[in-house]
Amino acid sequence: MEAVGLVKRRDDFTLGPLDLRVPRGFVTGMVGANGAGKTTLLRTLLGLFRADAGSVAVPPMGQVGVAFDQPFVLPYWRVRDAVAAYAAFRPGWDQDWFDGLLSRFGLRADARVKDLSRGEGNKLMIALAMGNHPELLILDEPTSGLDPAARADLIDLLREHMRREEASLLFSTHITSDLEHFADYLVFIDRGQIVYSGALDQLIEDFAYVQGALEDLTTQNTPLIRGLRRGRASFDGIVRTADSAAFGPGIRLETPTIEQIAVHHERPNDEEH
Ligand SMILES: Nc1ncnc2c1ncn2[C@@H]1O[C@H](COP(=O)(O)OP(=O)(O)OP(=O)(O)O)[C@@H](O)[C@H]1O
Repeated sequence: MEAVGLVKRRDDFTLGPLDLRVPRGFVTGMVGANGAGKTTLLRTLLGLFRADAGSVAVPPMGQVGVAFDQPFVLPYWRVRDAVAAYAAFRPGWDQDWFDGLLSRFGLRADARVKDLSRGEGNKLMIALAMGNHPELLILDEPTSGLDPAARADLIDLLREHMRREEASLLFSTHITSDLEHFADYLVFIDRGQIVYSGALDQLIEDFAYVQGALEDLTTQNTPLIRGLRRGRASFDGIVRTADSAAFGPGIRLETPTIEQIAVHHERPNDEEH
């Protein structure tokens, strides 16, 4: 899937202009603060929102499985009715595989959609999205509302899905640990703009998490720290690996987690204390 020069305006909010490429056969994770534009981007890529500018190339819609956090099935339907209605429009629907997903997710076919918990509703949407082995799976916050065991099981399931064929996955998440050891590429959105798009390993190599004592901060190294937070005696933040040499031996530089990069990237430097 590829977007070029994409723009979507929603009242005061503008997404883009942005370019995005979702590589075939890989897992691409999307992160960004609340309101950064992740859902808007996913919906615009799918043509559910009309773009104000730019173009998008997507696989044929029958080959794209989509799950958003708002269930689109009617609340008073039973799960099995929702499935029957949905499957009719999905070329290559695999009922045995889908039934296996329902039982793996602990969902009953005779349950009413309105009686499902938020996590169960999410699982139903994901099972529907995966029911015809789509080439491209697009999931908006698939792990939100899932308990830790269910989250781990969903990631395992998505791994299995990815091992098959040339499947591709694009998903947004606030749970950055979902991405570690799972996503190949990362798209980082900040206020409607893509601020990083590339290999996850590269991002982690490009940045370091820095921690030290306040007296180690100098006028030279302070401007290099992003999301600087000063405590009573210590500070932390992230820096570009290329700038590591500016920090003395008393300062600890560590491989960052995605959470640390996201948190410090979005936080303005704390210059007050
Ligand atoms: N119906 C709407 N009309 C106008 N603006 C909207 C509408 N829905 C959302 N927005 C605005 O669009 C911006 C992006 O919202 P979006 O839902 O894409 O963010 P998000 O990154 O998915 O956030 P979250 O992580 O909270 O789900 C927000 O600033 C929001 O206020």
